[in-house]
Amino acid sequence: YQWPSPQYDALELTLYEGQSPTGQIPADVTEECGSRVSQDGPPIAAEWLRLAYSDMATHNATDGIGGLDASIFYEFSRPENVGAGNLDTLIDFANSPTTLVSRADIIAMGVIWGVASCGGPPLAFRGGRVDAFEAGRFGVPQPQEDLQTHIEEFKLQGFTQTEMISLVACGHTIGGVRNMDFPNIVPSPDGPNSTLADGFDSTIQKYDFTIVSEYLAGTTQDPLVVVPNVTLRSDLKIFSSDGNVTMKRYRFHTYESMNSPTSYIRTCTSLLERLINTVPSDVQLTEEIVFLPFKVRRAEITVINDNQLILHVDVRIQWPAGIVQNITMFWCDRRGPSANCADGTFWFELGDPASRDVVVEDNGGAGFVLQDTLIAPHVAFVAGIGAAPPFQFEWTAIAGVLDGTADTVPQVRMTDMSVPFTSLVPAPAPAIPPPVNRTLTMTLNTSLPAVPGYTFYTTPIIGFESIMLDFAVENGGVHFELNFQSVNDGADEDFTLSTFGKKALPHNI
Ligand code: HEM
Repeated sequence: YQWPSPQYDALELTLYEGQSPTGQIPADVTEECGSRVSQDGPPIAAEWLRLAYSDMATHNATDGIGGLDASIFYEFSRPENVGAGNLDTLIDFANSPTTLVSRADIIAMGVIWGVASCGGPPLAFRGGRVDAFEAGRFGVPQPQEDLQTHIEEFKLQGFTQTEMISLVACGHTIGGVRNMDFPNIVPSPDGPNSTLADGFDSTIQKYDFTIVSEYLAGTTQDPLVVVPNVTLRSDLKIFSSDGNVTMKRYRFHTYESMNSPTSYIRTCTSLLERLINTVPSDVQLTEEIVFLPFKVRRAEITVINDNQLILHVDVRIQWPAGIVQNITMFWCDRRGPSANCADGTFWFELGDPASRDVVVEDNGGAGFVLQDTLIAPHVAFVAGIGAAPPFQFEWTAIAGVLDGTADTVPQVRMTDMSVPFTSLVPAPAPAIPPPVNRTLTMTLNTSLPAVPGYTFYTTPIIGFESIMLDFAVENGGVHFELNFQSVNDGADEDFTLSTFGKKALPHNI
């Protein structure tokens, strides 16, 4: 890893901080394995896991088409995707994707956040999934199908019969079956359309081995095992399809073992990682995204107090609790003792400068280098637009160009990945628009206060919430970019065009 790695940086931020660069905080929704329905009801995490499986389940290992590609969002009206949890999941994730973190990546992260929030294992994450913007093939298993059909379906998804048994047990450990979705499996004493759910095991908010232990003990209440209509007992058909060998097996060294808490978790870790990594064969996933103990989250040359140019850097540092550390930042500019900039634009020393234990963070020796041709990305909120939904918003995007820059005025590429609220109405299923891409040429804006050495340009930006902006300018054939600027990340709060420049700098550590 070396900074800047825009895709890695964005995936890492979204995965580990649970917050997308557009200011959405999707991971919080599943905090403490919470439920939407009631305090001890089926958890939101279960809805996210089921949706991820249903999205992946249409993968065809023979021709490599389909997989975890977010096509599920266009497939809700199919009988194989019955489930109130699906639309709720779409709403949870609607405005979190960005140009560098796809809808399908968010679905995969949902499995990781959800499983972890219910006490399950940490799962490795790789990014780079590519979204489909239309429905794909059919193929999500349904309870009434016969065993042979299930075996064929899982084989197409890339799983053997043994793996099918384990994967179903790895899914049906949180959540359950709802009356409103499957009244033929879960009848409700309260009448039709009840949110009442029967859990797969007695610990529906815990990602644990209980699904297996209760099945083997004969005490299970899993509706897909005990429903009176034997045709609908898909879990029973699957779990017992090899004479219960897989469910009973305990072999410490294999990933097929299910019959102990630790071997269950080990098997499920491996299978759930395969689930989220089952993507169309032409999609290349990134390396594993690991947490960065030292991260430059944002670095920019920008403007404060109308006319002062500053270098603004946000860093995130991990260090053991209770230990006091100093961080010293060094930087160079066009003047002063470090004017040659041989060590990069900025770098850091961590630790107690008085002692010898100083760690230098200099981007692996390269220094953190910032160009100063195109600077000061600001996005100023202007107003909400429209009297009725879907509401849009207007912002003004601002960038400064170094005087003497030869060729063109800057341009902004705007990508809006939002799912407007009105498109979520399921009639018969939500119609989610594909991302909006627009390239806007900025115009000279002399009404902004002068900042010596720079000329400023602006352009209006109109859209919904999940907007990312990529600024670019050419100078003598060289291309300069300021990428992945959000209109909505909270960084420019309280900033309007009339008070050009950020007012206060967060500098507390
Ligand atoms: C033959 C294969 C499968 C069948 C027939 C099946 C069927 C079902 C059914 C009927 C429900 C109830 C949904 C509702 O009431 O809204 C359900 C829920 C669920 N399924 Fe499966 N499933 C299968 C495989 C899997 C797999 C492989 C996973 C994940 C690894 C999984 C994860 C879940 C989860 C987490 C829920 C709970 C959802 C909630 O509580 O909101 N399922 N499944």
